[in-house]
Amino acid sequence: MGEVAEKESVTLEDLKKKMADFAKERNWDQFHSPRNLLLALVGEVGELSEIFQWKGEVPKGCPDWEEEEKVHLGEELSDVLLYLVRLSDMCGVDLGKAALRKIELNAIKYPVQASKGSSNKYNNSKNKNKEMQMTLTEGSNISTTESA
Ligand SMILES: Nc1ccn([C@H]2C[C@H](O)[C@@H](COP(=O)(O)OP(=O)(O)OP(=O)(O)O)O2)c(=O)n1
Repeated sequence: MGEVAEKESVTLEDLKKKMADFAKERNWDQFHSPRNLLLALVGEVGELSEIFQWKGEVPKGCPDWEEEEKVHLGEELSDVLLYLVRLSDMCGVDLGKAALRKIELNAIKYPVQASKGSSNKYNNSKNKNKEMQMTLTEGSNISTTESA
């Protein structure tokens, strides 16, 4: 186990560095192209889906699952995360920053007063009056206009 695995909290930056070291030590940078990583990521999403396949609805917390199954779930979730982190790195995207910005955008698209208790898509006709038309300007500036 490396020092990161023993830390209480792990950052995306830690995972990015770990994956970079892992690939470099094995001379695998040559295989970690954006397209290869995307395909690997999708494959792992498939493996994650297999765990849930045919189970029907699963209660939050997966209370009835065997410990072994939970460990397996953690492994597949990790594979997805690790390939996503590596893909972002190989595409020159700061995933943490991009995700924080996306959360801001989501909050603009789904204002609390219009969305509370409703899972309707933001452009659903029921929400038309409150629909936010978003204009993304260069960089991280976000401007919004509300339609009549
Ligand atoms: N070229 C590769 C191959 C593997 N990995 C890393 C990232 C994933 O976390 C994990 C994936 O390994 P496997 O392809 O062996 O897939 P699984 O761990 O899911 O094993 P299996 O396919 O036997 O279920 O290893 C990687 O970074 N680059």
